[in-house]
Amino acid sequence: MAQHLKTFLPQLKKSELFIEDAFIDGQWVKAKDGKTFEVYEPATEDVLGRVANCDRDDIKRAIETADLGQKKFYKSTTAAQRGVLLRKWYDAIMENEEDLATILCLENGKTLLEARGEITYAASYVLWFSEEAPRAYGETIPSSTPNTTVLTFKQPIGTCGIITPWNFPAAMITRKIAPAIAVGCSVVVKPPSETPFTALALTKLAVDVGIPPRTIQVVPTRDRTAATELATNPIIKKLSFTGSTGVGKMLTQLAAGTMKKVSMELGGNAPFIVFADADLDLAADAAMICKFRCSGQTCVCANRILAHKSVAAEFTKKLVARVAKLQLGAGMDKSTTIGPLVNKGGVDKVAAHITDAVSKGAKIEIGGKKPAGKGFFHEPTVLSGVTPEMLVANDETFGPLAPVFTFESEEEAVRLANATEFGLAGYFFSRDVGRVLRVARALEVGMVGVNTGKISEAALPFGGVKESGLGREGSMYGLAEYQVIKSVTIGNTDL
Ligand SMILES: NC(=O)c1ccc[n+]([C@@H]2O[C@H](COP(=O)([O-])OP(=O)(O)OC[C@H]3O[C@@H](n4cnc5c(N)ncnc54)[C@H](O)[C@@H]3O)[C@@H](O)[C@H]2O)c1
Ligand SMILES: O=CCCC(=O)O
Repeated sequence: MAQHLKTFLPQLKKSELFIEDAFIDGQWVKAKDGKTFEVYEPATEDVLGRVANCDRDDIKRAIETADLGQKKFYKSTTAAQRGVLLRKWYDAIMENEEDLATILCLENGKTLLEARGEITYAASYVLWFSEEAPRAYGETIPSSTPNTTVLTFKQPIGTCGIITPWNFPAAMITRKIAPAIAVGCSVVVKPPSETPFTALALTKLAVDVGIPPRTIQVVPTRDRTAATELATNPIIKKLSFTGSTGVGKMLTQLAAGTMKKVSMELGGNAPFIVFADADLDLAADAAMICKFRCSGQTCVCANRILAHKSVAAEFTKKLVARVAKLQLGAGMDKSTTIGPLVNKGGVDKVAAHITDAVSKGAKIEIGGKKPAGKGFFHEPTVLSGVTPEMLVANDETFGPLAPVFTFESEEEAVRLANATEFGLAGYFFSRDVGRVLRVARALEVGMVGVNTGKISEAALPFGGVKESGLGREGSMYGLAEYQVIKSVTIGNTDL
């Protein structure tokens, strides 16, 4: 056994869930040319494993197999049967929660507690779509032509390409695969190269419970050019991507070449507004969840904290007191409450945002440093005196940095909040009902949290506006992303 696995495998109850192969045509396989890439543990920088590095031919084969699989799958299952398969997958995920959480914690860096939370969250999408599967109703529409009936059928769009990021190695996968399977599509998944093991383990559980192997293909790769096959291959009818706005735009352009339907869940720059009438303790507690979840590497994390000037000092003091209690360390360590970032690039970006802000007049209230030693750690940091000229105002930090801006009026708060090309999530704290409705309407985002920093759940239509993307995942709208509506006109019904 390779050296790198020795310390890791004994931590799992089912070591067979740790897989380094691709899954193509129902088989766990090496890449065609035998190449692999290394995956690192962010807390130690050690190699966790070496995964099949699929090339374009591997991905093409997976797409062709998935296409054959999709046609058979849709013909041979009812919606209710697909719901039952998903329910079995949900049960298997929950039965193996601890192993999945361990794999996720080691490869992503988030704390074991957060990793368990993510597995439960990921499973909730599978449960949700197991229940939505039999409810893909069509319609009967009154026709304007005499003796005519118009019907709609909701049919699977076909074979789907799925590309996901490393920050939620489980939930971003299940949020896409579950609705696709529910409606009778097949999927070819390119998991994130930083965190492929969770996706591979979830796939094993899916096929073990009876989801037909040809409906799910998983092609890990570090070759980004090869991965674009999922955006260009004409067999793929839908591309669902979660990741950065730059890559999302590039893939959307490629997908346009064959007019694929796309879902794009992209970057954010969430405002978190604390009005003068807010409950400041509630707002500070919520900011901790909203800002420091997954070490600040969440697309819906607060990126800019805007506090009314009359409460900014008091709110900042409360936030700093809470940040002071965070324990930075390896996710597997029980005392840790905030883990490392995923890689060195993530640490460097936080440091660059702090350096830039301080050079332009911001003050470090707590944190501010990269600890010495191994691991991609950065201290959780709060900055005060932050202004719109600083990098952090416009760029998603994606790390444990809470910059506090100030404002003087509701109008100014909304203007500052909307002064970004992103429009994913926004949060605000107020006890004034009129303001709650006004500001919720005025924020240019897809999701608003009012008096809460936690919005994510399977029932929520998840997605953004502006350059944060297209489409909605989860919720009653999630199935439609993987369906086409076919209208059927039946004429001469008096015959
Ligand atoms: N809106 C959402 O739901 C959501 C959720 C999670 C993360 N995100 C966003 O994702 C970003 C962080 O994730 P990331 O750094 O992994 O993003 P990323 O765009 O670099 O990577 C996302 C995925 O795309 C792949 N990829 C990267 N370049 C590619 C290329 N040229 N061709 C094909 N595939 C390519 C990556 O390997 C990965 O699997 C942040 O901006 C965050 O806000 C958005
Ligand atoms: O990072 C983005 C997704 C996180 C979530 O679903 O709350």
